[in-house]
Order: sequence, then structure tokens, then C-alpha cells
Amino acid sequence: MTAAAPPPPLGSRPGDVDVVCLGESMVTFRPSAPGRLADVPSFDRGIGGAESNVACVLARAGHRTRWVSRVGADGFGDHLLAAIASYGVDTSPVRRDPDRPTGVYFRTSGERAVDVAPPRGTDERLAEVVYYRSGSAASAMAPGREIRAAAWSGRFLHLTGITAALSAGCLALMRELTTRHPGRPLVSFDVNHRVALWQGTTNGPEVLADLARGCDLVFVGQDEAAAAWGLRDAAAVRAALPEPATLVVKRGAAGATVFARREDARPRAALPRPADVVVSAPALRVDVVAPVGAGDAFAAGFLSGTLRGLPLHERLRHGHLMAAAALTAPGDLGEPPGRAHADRWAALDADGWERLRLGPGWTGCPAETEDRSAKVEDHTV
Ligand SMILES: Nc1ncnc2c1ncn2[C@@H]1O[C@H](COP(=O)(O)OP(=O)(O)O)[C@@H](O)[C@H]1O
Ligand SMILES: O=C(O)C(=O)C[C@H](O)[C@H](O)COP(=O)(O)O
Repeated sequence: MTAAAPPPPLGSRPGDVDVVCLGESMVTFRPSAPGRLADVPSFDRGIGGAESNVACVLARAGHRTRWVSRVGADGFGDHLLAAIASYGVDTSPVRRDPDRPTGVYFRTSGERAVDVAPPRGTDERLAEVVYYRSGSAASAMAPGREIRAAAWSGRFLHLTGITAALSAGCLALMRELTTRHPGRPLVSFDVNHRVALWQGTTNGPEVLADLARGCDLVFVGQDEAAAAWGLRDAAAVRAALPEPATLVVKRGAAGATVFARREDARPRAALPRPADVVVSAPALRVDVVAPVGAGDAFAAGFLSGTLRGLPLHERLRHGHLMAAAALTAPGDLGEPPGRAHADRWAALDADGWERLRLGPGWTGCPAETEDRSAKVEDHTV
């Protein structure tokens, strides 16, 4: 028997993909008809997982992406690997665990997620989310040489706060990957505070803020910053999280604001922190089919614009466009618009942008085609 090949030395594949996304993915089940989980008779299968969602959207947008995770040696693991690879994502670092299952979750549609089943008669706009992921294959991830080499193999590493809540090993891995080691890639982090996953601990918000401070690009929703940290506006979030060079605060349908530090070659300790450039962009008008996946798609759009060196305003607009694709599809992943079309929409003047109204199917409807009026109302490109 030959010994297993040693893992590649750290950083031996610098930048061989654009973005590495590390985190748990699950098979998702959505009711095939509206209603509470208690009542619906059947479910449609899909895939979910904040980090692989980002990888899939980026791959569709033409970027080289890799997903690092673990799945069970079961049929759901087979399905996740095949589905994520079908987007063009490199899944070669994903390990199969013969002793632990692939995670699964159930989710009703609704404008907002809640962590427990809402009582009968409560607001139907609340989605119910039920996870079966405790003890899953991915929850056994932990620091190690092989996983770090895979995590460091791109220009960007994208992480989310979900991973930190999965197990002590996952939290240790997140702490390691968000430590500012010399030679690490740029680290992007979506706070993704999932209250249900932090039950039994009181320090989730504090841990998430700590992890965010070790990253270069951070995404957070204004609503989650308010709920987790009591921070009521974007400037307060920036004041509390000055460390990341770039911070994006999303305000759902209202828009998003990016704070980007002017880079400065002078030693940081010697000088006060340089001032930020602050740019905001309104979101699009969207006929929402399902809100799930919008945050991940937004992060992918912003990252795509960052990789392409686009101006901050266009990065935000690419975030909104990708989010709109997710919002107008039933599952986590929509069909993002092609790059040429996204670029043309992102370059619209403020009036043209405001006149866009996007409904289901809009991304498959290029601006030149005759029937676009059915899908994209009032847009002028
Ligand atoms: N109702 C909406 N109308 C238009 N765009 C929206 C709407 N809700 C969300 N978005 C878009 O999705 C992005 C992510 O929204 P957010 O509420 O932060 O998602 P999540 O809670 O999934 O992280 C927003 O920045 C925006 O681009
Ligand atoms: O909750 C989790 O652990 C998941 O990863 C499941 C979902 O796929 C993402 O949470 C979707 O995330 P949003 O884009 O913020 O809607």
C-alpha cells in the first residue's frame, strides 16, 4: 500500500482560482405548495448553503471558483457535489465522511426567516426554517493543514458566520482562517447571523464581530447588525467594525452602502486610520418570489465587481442585480444575467436604474430581445 500523498505546501497554489468558498451545504426541501411545515404534504428538493451559493453565482458570472467542505458518503452528498459542480465550481477539495450524514434543511417561503415555527395565525410572510445538520459531516470540519491549504488556494477566501456556529472545531477553523497570517488570501466574510444555530450560547454576536474584524471585505445586513449588536445605522456599523478595508451594509429593498478605506502604504500603527470612501446604491424594484439566497447572490455580485476592478458603485449594482436574480427564483439560486447584460444594466443612469422592474424570468431575457417588456418593465438600456 502506498502512503497518501502529503498535502501541498501552504500557499502552493496562489491564486489558481479567483474565489474559494468554505462552508456547509445542505439539501433543501421547500413545500411544493404554500403553507406551514405542519400542513404541507410534499416538498421540492434543492440545494442550499451560503458559501456554495456564492461559489455557484460567481462561477456563472465567469469566475474560477472552488468549494471546500465535507459531505456524507450518502446520496444527498452525491447530489450536492453533482449539483454544485454543474455550475462550474471545482469541488475537488470536498471530503466524504462515511460516518456522518450530509446536512438537510426544510424551509417554507416567506419574506423573512424565523427560527421556530410561527404559531398559527401569525404573519404568513414569515418563513419557517428547520435544520437537520447537528453532527453533520461538515460540522466536523476543524483546523488542519490540508483544509488550510485548500482554503488559501484562491485570490479570495469567502466565509460566513454560519460556519462558526456549527461546532467547536468549525469555530476554531474560522478563528484560524480569519487571523491575519502573512501570505493569506484576501478574506471576505458575510456575517449571516443565524439565531437558531447559536441557541445555547450567548456570545454569538460577539464571536461574529470578532471574526469580521479579521477579514478584508465584510457584508452585513442592517437588520442583523441591529438585532445582533444594537447598531441602528450603517455609520454605526462602520464605527464598530473599522478593521475590514471594505464593509458593505445592506438595507434590503432600500439599497446598500459600502465603506472602503483609501489604501495607504504607510505603516498603520504610525498613523490614524485613513478616511473611508462611502458610496451607496439603491436596490432594484423586484417582484420577489422567494427571498432566500439574495444575500449570497449580492455578495457574489459585489465580489465579481471587485475581482474585475469595477468602481464601488458598480460593485454594489452588480450585487443588487445578482440578488434580483435570486429573489425572482423559488430556490436559493436564480439564473444570473450574462456579464454583458449585467454590465449594461449596471451602467444605467439613476433614472434608468430606478425604472427597472424585474420579475420572474428577467435574466433569461436579454435587453435586445423583443419580448423583454413582459419580463423587464420600463427599462431603457
Ligand atoms: N424586497 C427587495 N427588493 C429588491 N431587492 C432586495 C429586496 N430584498 C433584498 N434585496 C436585495 O438583496 C440583497 C440582500 O438582501 P438582504 O435582506 O441583506 O438578504 P439576506 O437577508 O438574504 O442576507 C439586498 O442588498 C438587495 O440587493
Ligand atoms: O442558513 C443556512 O445555513 C444556509 O446556508 C442556507 C441558505 O442557503 C442560506 O442561508 C441562504 O442565505 P441568504 O442569502 O442569506 O438568504
